[in-house]
Amino acid sequence: MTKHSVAVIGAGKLGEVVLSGLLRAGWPPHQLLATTRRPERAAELSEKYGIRPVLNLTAVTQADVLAVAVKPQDAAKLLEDWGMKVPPGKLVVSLCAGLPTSFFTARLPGGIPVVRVMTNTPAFVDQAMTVISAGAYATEEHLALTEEIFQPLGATLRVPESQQDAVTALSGSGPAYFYLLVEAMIDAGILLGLPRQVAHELVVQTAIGSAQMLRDSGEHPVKLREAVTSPAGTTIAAIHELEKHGVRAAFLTALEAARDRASEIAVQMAPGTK
Ligand SMILES: NC(=O)C1=CN([C@@H]2O[C@H](COP(=O)(O)OP(=O)(O)OC[C@H]3O[C@@H](n4cnc5c(N)ncnc54)[C@H](OP(=O)(O)O)[C@@H]3O)[C@@H](O)[C@H]2O)C=CC1
Ligand SMILES: O=C(O)[C@@H]1CCC=N1
Repeated sequence: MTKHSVAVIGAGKLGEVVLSGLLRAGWPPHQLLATTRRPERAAELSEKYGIRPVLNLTAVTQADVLAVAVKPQDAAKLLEDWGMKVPPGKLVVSLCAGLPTSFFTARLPGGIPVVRVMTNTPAFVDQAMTVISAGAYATEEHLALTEEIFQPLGATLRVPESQQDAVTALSGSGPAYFYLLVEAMIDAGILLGLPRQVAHELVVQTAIGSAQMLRDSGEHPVKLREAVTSPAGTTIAAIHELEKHGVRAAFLTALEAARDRASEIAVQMAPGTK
């Protein structure tokens, strides 16, 4: 087990996902710290996971890895409070969508390494997609340490930081698109007269089975879809409607919008640092 302690600074929805994953991976609770804004949130985390809620400055002093998981809009204020007090030897890991590592570097003492991470909520079931990029001063050692932290939560991948806004649009926000699809298919089941519970079970199991086939078969999705689509059959009748409604194009423009929103966050929060 690693000797490094990790503080999640801003342990909200995503921070909790990370903390719970590290605990499941066998990280000792005494090596995990969490900070929040509201004391009642800190108490909830402490009761649920037995981890130590601390003040931001205590986390910054005591932990080796500072994982920042506040909303991007809260990051500047947060760093104003303790950024320049980060002692040498710490690693700052940003989980914030949109914010470039330069946003952090500009608010930290010189030489503090920053790694940008985009993970996603399936970390709750150890199936996250975590994508890692080095910022200034981050060496192979820092990237490897970040991988060590996120590997138990699912898959990890390294990309250049310039790709992180696209990554955010694809895998960071990605679970929401799948949930929306599941929601819509369940509604369709209701429309077709199935009981809600039956529709729910059918769609969820179909989603799980399809995801597992995609991963385990290694086949291209087109090939898997073709195998379901019989000539003059039911599937092509549905696909015809989806294409008529521009679902494919809608995905392209939707993800472009998500990517653009990530870039916009950077401009709004960190003008001139992109
Ligand atoms: N949710 C997701 O699926 C994903 C989120 N992200 C990124 O993760 C980050 C967090 O998102 P999410 O978890 O959804 O947001 P939440 O609002 O759930 O969590 C943010 C947390 O930050 C805490 N906080 C804010 N200011 C401070 C402060 N000054 N000191 C200590 N704690 C503070 C809040 O505390 P309190 O609760 O007490 O107010 C809250 O718990 C964002 O930057 C987002 O872009 C990235 C990938 C996926
Ligand atoms: O919606 C958001 O901004 C965050 C980032 C990726 C997923 N959720």
